[in-house]
Amino acid sequence: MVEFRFDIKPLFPQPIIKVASNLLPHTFRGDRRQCLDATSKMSEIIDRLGQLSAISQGLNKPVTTAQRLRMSENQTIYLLADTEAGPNGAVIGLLKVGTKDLYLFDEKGQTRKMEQSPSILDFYVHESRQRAGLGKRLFETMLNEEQWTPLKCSVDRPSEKLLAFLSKHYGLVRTIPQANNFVLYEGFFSDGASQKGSRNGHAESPERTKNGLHITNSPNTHLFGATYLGDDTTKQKRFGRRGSDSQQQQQQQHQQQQAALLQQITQISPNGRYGAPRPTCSMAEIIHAGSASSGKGSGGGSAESNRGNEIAEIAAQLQLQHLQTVENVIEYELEQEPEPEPEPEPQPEPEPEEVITPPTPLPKSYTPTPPPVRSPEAAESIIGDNRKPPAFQLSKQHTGMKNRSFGVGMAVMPSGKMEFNQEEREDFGVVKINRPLGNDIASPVQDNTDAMSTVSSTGGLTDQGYNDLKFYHNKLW
Ligand SMILES: CC(=O)SCCNC(=O)CCNC(=O)[C@H](O)C(C)(C)COP(=O)(O)OP(=O)(O)OC[C@H]1O[C@@H](n2cnc3c(N)ncnc32)[C@H](O)[C@@H]1OP(=O)(O)O
Repeated sequence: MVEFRFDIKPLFPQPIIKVASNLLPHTFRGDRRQCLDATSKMSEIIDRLGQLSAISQGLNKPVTTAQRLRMSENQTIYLLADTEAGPNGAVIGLLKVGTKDLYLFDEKGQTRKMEQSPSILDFYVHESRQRAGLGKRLFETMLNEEQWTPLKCSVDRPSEKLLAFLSKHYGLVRTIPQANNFVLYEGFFSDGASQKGSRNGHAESPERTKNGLHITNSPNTHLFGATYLGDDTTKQKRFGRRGSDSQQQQQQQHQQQQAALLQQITQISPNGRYGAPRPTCSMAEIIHAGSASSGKGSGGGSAESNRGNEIAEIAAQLQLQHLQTVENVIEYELEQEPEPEPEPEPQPEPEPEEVITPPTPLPKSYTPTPPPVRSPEAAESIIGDNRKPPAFQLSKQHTGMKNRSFGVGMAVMPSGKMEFNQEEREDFGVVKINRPLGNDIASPVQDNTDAMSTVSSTGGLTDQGYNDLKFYHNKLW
């Protein structure tokens, strides 16, 4: 049983009360202050019961909250209490119902738009009181109040327990398969739906256009396109001239119209039982930039919009997979392909005595492109003994393999007067060049400069070339 810190009895003058969007019991009478107090307590009750219901059904988010009820226009919550339990009484059951505009398949598989169709949205009896007839009592009260019949109710993703409940108490067994998560039973579309189903609910005949196209904003339309139902005259014509050119033309015309009409289909934002609790796909959210989020958190919902959301998620996942594949291919190619020879670039001011020989291809050891990934051992061979190799395996993020720039590599082309040296540690990335010869440090071991700036002046070229120096010095590489 669900007990509260406050006395629930004033809120429950009778065991079952009805609460609408004003968050007050339908029996409530009081002044403004009492009204605020009652609203706050009722919110707490609804939130607690909604949470327990979600836990009981294995949902990661409650379908029923006070906030949702407050925002809804056509939802009602029935609450069952045991005012005798404990000092403050206890609330033991919740049933949320509402009317929804749904696109549903009938027994023949045709889509029907059901406006203001009665729906069972959330149903919960506390575990300690289940299978004692309380659920039936709550349900019956609701049917009476709403003037609904069980057969005309759609049920939003019913649990096994609820299916058993409906089977046992109302003989509802044979369902009509749907593309969404609502369950309906055979007889749902039978005559008199508008009278017997609900005060408001009524079945509409499938929408037709002049051309016999059955097109709705429905799940099967989203999935399979508009259905051509045809009309009698069209059928006669079609069967009379089977295989003729005019028939083909007619079909083409229909296809064009179908495509044009499909473009007019609008998506409704996702909400409802399936819209709310499901974990979101981050890619879908990024791609749709919040357009899908508009419906989140609202209590109502239509199933076809959820279908649209699922399709969007699948598309997003495919897109993500595609991007990953492309990235892998690029990575693979970078690793596999031989180092491209750099385009020779003119030296800005060549030294007279210096012999620069572009466009002759450069020796491999001078290739300004760093190796893709450097192992700590390789790094150790370049730096002195007192240097620590990078503590981690360098990834392309550090080596900048994706941003290779050959032109810049030429700037560190060795020449007779060019060397890299650094006597003391300077700011990261600062490299002194053209230091007069003979001023070099005797041993790299004595040098405390940053890792790669210690290449000795005696050539300084490791088998890795100067490139190592370059890209270790500048993180941007
Ligand atoms: C749209 C939705 O809300 S879907 C979610 C439905 N809610 C849940 O699954 C939450 C957990 N379940 C419950 O809260 C309750 O079991 C309810 C609301 C479904 C039914 O309330 P109860 O007070 O148990 O119903 P009541 O006592 O009137 O009827 C009992 C019948 O319900 C069905 N039922 C109830 N509990 C169970 C159960 N644990 N396992 C199988 N069937 C069950 C059975 O048909 C049972 O008849 P039986 O005992 O002869 O087998």
